[in-house]
Amino acid sequence: MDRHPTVEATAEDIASMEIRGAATIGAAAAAALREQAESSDAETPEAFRAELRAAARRLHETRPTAVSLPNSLRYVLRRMDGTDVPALRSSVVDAATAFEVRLDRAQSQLGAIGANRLQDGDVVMTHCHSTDALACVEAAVEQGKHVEAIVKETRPRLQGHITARQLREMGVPVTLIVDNAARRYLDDADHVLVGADAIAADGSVINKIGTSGLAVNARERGVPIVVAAQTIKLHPATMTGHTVEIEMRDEREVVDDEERATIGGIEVENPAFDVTPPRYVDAIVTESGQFPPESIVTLMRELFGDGVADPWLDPEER
Ligand SMILES: O=C(COP(=O)(O)O)[C@H](O)[C@H](O)COP(=O)(O)O
Repeated sequence: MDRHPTVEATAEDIASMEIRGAATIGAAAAAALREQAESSDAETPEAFRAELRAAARRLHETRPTAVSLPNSLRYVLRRMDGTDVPALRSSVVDAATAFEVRLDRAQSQLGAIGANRLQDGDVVMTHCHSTDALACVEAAVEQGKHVEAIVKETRPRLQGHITARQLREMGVPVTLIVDNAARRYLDDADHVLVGADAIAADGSVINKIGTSGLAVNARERGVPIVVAAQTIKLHPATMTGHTVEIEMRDEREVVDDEERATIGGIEVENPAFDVTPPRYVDAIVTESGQFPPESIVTLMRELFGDGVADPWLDPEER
């Protein structure tokens, strides 16, 4: 069998952002590998392993920035083990399921830790849509705290609308603002609370484009910047000096062809993420506790000390 249709559909949905947000992408990738394993008709262990690697490669090539994607693929493929196909299959199915359970558990642990930073009556300003960040608000609300939110709409894809909707479902009063209004409304905020697509070894935070500008403005206004990021957002390759690739997306997300033609010959750039230097971040909240950004490397060494091979590559390519 070639790639399972679910792998193809998941890859397309990640690329088009039907499936989006780092944690959600990681979970979907693990689920797609499980589907591939469950329906594989490979007759030899070698064929099975090759199939799983091919599926992982397809998923890996979709979006380059959220490290939860390679971390998810690595988690599952490293646990692929066995001398026959049934054993290999069940190792992949078990690993994918364990990964999803870990994700859920990590998010609720992180939420409880992040909620401790929020006081009754606090106002948070959000950017983009982060399930890890929202877990902190949800836990605070469940503790009986009244929390309000100022939600940046987040051009060009308007993920702020998803955040606003989910906060309303929690009963949180929401003020939706355009991105350009953020500085004006920072005076009304007690925290900036964002997620992350990747955290680098020096504590830099890679998140939705606009996060770094928001952080600089928040620092100038004296508003603390909290990043909610479970440990699958830690980027192991940055420990050895690699940088995180910033995804450039389709220019038509910024301006459609018709409008562009009326403007005349312009260049359009659409970076999806930016890098916030550690000096603008007050705390990174993970399921293992909260850390000043500069000390996140200690946690990274603990978790990824054994190296970061890419198990989706064929053995001769590694
Ligand atoms: O920047 C984004 C999403 O970008 P996009 O919409 O381009 O995928 C989110 O802040 C992080 O992925 C964290 O999300 P989570 O906390 O849910 O992992």
